[in-house]
Amino acid sequence: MKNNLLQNINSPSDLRLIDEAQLPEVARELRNFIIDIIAVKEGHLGASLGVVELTIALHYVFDTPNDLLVWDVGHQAYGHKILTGRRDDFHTNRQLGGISGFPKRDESIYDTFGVGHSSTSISAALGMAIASNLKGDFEKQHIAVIGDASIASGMAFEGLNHAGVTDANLLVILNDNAIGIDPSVGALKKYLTAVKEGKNPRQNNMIKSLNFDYSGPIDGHDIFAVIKELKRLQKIKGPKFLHVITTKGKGLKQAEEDQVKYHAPGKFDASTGEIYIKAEENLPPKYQDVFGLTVLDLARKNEKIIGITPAMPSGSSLNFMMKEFPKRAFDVGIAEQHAVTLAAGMATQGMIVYCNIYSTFLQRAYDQVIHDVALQNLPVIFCLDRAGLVGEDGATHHGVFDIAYLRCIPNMIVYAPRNEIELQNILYTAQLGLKHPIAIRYPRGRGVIPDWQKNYQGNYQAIEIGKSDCLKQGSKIAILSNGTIANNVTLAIAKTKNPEQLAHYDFPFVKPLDENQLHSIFKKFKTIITIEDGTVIGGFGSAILEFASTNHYSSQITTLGIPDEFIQHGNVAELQQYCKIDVKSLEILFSNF
Ligand SMILES: Cc1ncc(C[n+]2csc(CCOP(=O)(O)OP(=O)(O)O)c2C)c(N)n1
Ligand SMILES: CC(=O)[C@@H](O)[C@H](O)COP(=O)(O)O
Ligand SMILES: [Mg+2]
Repeated sequence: MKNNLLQNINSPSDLRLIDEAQLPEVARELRNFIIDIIAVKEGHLGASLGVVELTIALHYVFDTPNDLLVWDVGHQAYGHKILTGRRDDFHTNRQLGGISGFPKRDESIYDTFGVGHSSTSISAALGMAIASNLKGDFEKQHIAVIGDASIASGMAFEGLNHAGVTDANLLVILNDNAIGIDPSVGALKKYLTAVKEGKNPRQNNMIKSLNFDYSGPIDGHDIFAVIKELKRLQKIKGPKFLHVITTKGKGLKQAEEDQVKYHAPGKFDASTGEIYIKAEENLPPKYQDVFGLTVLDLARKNEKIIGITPAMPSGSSLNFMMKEFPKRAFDVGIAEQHAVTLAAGMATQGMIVYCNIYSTFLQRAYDQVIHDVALQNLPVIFCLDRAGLVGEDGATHHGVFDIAYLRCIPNMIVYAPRNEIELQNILYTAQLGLKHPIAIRYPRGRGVIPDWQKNYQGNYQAIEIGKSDCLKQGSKIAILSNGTIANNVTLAIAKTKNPEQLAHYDFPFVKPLDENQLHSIFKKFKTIITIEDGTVIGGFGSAILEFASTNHYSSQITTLGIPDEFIQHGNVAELQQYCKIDVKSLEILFSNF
């Protein structure tokens, strides 16, 4: 019968009542439950399918939530959510008002640590383990589950390095499926492959040399083997490391065969696994593809151009350049800090480096941006994809802080294109020889020009640094926008009753600001509205307020953007509405001034 066992599991204590021999059936039901819902509601599929047996085994053996289980990244935690009381809510996953796609402390006591960004689990679990020791609890277990791509990141190494000299009751489980979102890269991946294939002499085990009790590799889909090993490790004190081999997408043939596509496949047919192909004709391009195709084209003409991505070749579309110029385009793994300083090193040697990092992930390399790039005024070209509200990934992934955190850094140029043409033109301009580093921020998803490829691609025009544009003249109110949110402003103005009163200026440069334009705006308008797809505090609007204050202008300024709170998950339209920067809210605001 369908979900015969799963429907009675409302918490791990229910799971623990089930006879071990029946656990493969629980795994089958859990896997099908995930597939059925993700096929319709979308989400991260492959990673969760790969850890079904491991998830069941962990909750079966350990006394969760008293024992503390930390998932790294958390995109693989769907099974964990379903077994820990969220089965009936799982259909709301990643939707507005629904459960989060990642573990979240205020969602469940079983979510011991909020995640979304990778490689934090070892440090967090170690912190918990040390705290337990200090509180005199020497029995509690602390478990970090981390993937092979995430463990190659600097932060994970920092955690291992510390844990190895403690007596903390920590179990690190390496879920090794040899892939991140794209295939894993680097020397550590080669080492892990050698260990799996038995080619690495056991005495050379690098984890053992860090003072961990190492076991494995074991088959992570053999639930009885995993349970047996976890029970053994449960009795051992101190830092332990279990190497588990799994297959990403396990149980859905297509997901096993095309693991990159099925990381987050969108809607698909649950019975056949076929992804529903959306009709792509006449749609504007994705901004990531405008980046990928433009950089490729520029690289063909300029051999100094280099591309760098930390672990997001498909997501950033740097994979176009990686395919044609494998020696000049690098996936460095989940290593944002390294990516930035690597770019800086290359820039000292005259290379023109496009360092593409999702806005949210650049947060991790803030010191490198300041200390290694800006302080030395190296003209690295930061391409910040997924800037602004990203939608269903939610609070951990919105790229809303970058304007504020970059604008305050001396030497930085901060730019946000309004559309595809501006994006390709600034990418072109950047390789003409800038004297400063530049951050180019653009959003997730598609642009606004369906015939971009036919009519504009490759027709480059240099952009004057610091220049703004008047998109529309008006008599009473000046609206100043930064980036693609300009398109909402244009639509909203067209819908108001009083469009002739509304002037619209596009300020793609948050830094340097077009001060000449600002002086004439402030002299003409008593009412000014700024709008951006970033935090109101410290962002573009703040820059305009500072300008007004410094120059003693008294116009009334309203700043619109992301408010002073973490924005949850939902689709972008819903979240823009929540932040009152959607077309309808703007129309109402403009009409009421
Ligand atoms: C700091 C950071 N950089 C990049 C990402 C994007 N990202 C999410 S999952 C993932 C791959 C993780 O691979 P792995 O650790 O092997 O886990 P698996 O997907 O195989 O379960 C990446 C690069 C992230 N979440 N955090
Ligand atoms: C889990 C994670 O961090 C990534 O999978 C992220 O969800 C990718 O986002 P995009 O879908 O915007 O590439
Ligand atoms: Mg992996």
